[in-house]
Amino acid sequence: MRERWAELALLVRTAVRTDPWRSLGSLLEPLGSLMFPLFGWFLGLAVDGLLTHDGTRLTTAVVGLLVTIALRYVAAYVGTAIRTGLAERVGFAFDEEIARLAGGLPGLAHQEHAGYRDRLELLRQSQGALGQSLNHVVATANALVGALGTAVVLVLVHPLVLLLVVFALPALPLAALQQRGHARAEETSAAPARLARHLRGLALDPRAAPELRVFGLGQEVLDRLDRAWTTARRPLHRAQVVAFGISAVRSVVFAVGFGLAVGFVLWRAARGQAGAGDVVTAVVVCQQVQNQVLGPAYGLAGMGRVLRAAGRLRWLRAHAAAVTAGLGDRPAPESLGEGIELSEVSFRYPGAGTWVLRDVSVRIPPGTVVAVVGENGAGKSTLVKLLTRLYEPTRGRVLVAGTDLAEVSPDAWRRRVSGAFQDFARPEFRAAYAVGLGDLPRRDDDRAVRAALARATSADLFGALPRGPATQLGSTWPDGVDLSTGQWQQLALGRALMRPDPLVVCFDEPTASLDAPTEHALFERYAATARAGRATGAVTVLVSHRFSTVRSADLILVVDRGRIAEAGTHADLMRRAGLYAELYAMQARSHA
Ligand SMILES: Nc1ncnc2c1ncn2[C@@H]1O[C@H](COP(=O)(O)OP(=O)(O)OP(=O)(O)O)[C@@H](O)[C@H]1O
Repeated sequence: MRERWAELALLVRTAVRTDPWRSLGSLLEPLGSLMFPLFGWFLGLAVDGLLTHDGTRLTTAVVGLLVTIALRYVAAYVGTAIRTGLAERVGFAFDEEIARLAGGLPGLAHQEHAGYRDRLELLRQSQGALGQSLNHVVATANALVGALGTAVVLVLVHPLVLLLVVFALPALPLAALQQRGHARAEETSAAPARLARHLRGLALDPRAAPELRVFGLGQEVLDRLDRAWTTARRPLHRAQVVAFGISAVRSVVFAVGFGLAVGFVLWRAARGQAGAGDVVTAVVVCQQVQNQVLGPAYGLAGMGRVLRAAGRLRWLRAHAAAVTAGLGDRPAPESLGEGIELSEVSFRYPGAGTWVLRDVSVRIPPGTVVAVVGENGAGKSTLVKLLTRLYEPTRGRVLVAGTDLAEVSPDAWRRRVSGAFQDFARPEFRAAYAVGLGDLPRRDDDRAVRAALARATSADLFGALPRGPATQLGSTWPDGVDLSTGQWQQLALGRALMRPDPLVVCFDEPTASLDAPTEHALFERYAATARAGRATGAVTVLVSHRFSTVRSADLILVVDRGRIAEAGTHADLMRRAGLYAELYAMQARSHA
């Protein structure tokens, strides 16, 4: 229960913070709800006034009726307009917070947890519900205020009529039952719904289209999509059927109570103990009992959904706080000093059982160009992810200039790291901006952008685009053009070379779309400037399967099933005649 109050407080606080005046204005609607029972009461008074020819009563009743009608409509229209505007603003505030929290988490480790993804998926789905949260809060307040007014009027007719409430009360636990069933169904269907969304994305993804066609996978994906949707919908459908049954029981029970209440007042009127006005008031107001006692139940059911969504937002807040809590806050070193040292580093992906890196210990002197080689799945990219701090080592330490990287703020470290990766982004902006993103403070600096592209040996890329650096990328935009994979890759390399003073620059096979001589030329040139010019002792890490590129590195690390099997220069490793020499010879033979 305390949780529910905390969730409600979160909604109200967010609304008041977002727009205090509209929040105040949204109280108009509950005030309007009070007019329902008052209307019934004045109607009864009017009937009595008519039958007894009592002019004062009749006049009071008519004025009362006019005032309640006017107030009800003014409160409803003005209040609704205020509330709708507020709900929209609150929705934006929640959407922004969710995007900021989810997007701002450092590293990628949290994304490996299926639980995180499922909850985030539910949160994403309930973003609309959070936006509408105010509607539910106000609707519940309306119903509660209306119910209170109704109770007062019923007591005025006869206190026993209030017993009608007893027939409406089962609505409360029944609504809670419906709510729980729906919540359970939502949780059960989260994983298959996520799978279905993934499959739908795959079916529509232009990048997957060639493989889907070549392998004839279209129908297979559609079949799986169909199965996933069916699995996701089944628990929700079942919950709906149960909810329908529960609603039917609720209505029948209330109908019995309604008949008894009105019958009781009629019986009293027949015996001269009540007036005709009481009968009219009872009929009108007893109908409202159905709305206004069931109203809070429905309101609470709706609130339950909203509060669950608010609960998920609280979870995301707590999760973000927990993820960032243990992270260091020291600034990144100015220069690499004695270089980078991996000390007995072992790593396994969150939730996975197998060690991907095991007891890796290696020292990388400052200013070094390091090449990482090894077979597919050996752990090369994982090594890069630890250096760029997309993940934290499971055991062991990464020391930069003698400082444990875990103590450095991830943001501060990332500002001094740059890289281009196998899976590079394809940001659909203007071409120059897509490169400038690599160093946000200089994103619009044309000279810096061109210099970065030149370092990526792609100085002529803009010349090949219809509007040069101003070309809009992405064919779905007006005047937008699509690029070849190689051109996207050139932009990614340009981005990687934007930062003026990185401490680590990682290239994780970002040149797979370039031919071997171009890749070789690119890294020769880049490595020469990296070695010559950097006062910071920056380290360049290059993952490549091409030995023609790798051989000129200062240090070659050969990764084999998660361990550093060999380390040294090309000459050292060839002399050693171990794994490197074997892989090198194999590649040389295949190119011969
Ligand atoms: N996000 C992940 N979650 C779980 N396991 C992963 C994840 N990413 C990689 N792995 C596993 O870690 C191992 C090492 O992967 P890694 O990408 O580091 O290899 P690699 O040497 O770079 O391979 P390649 O040359 O094919 O790119 C592989 O067995 C892979 O299946």
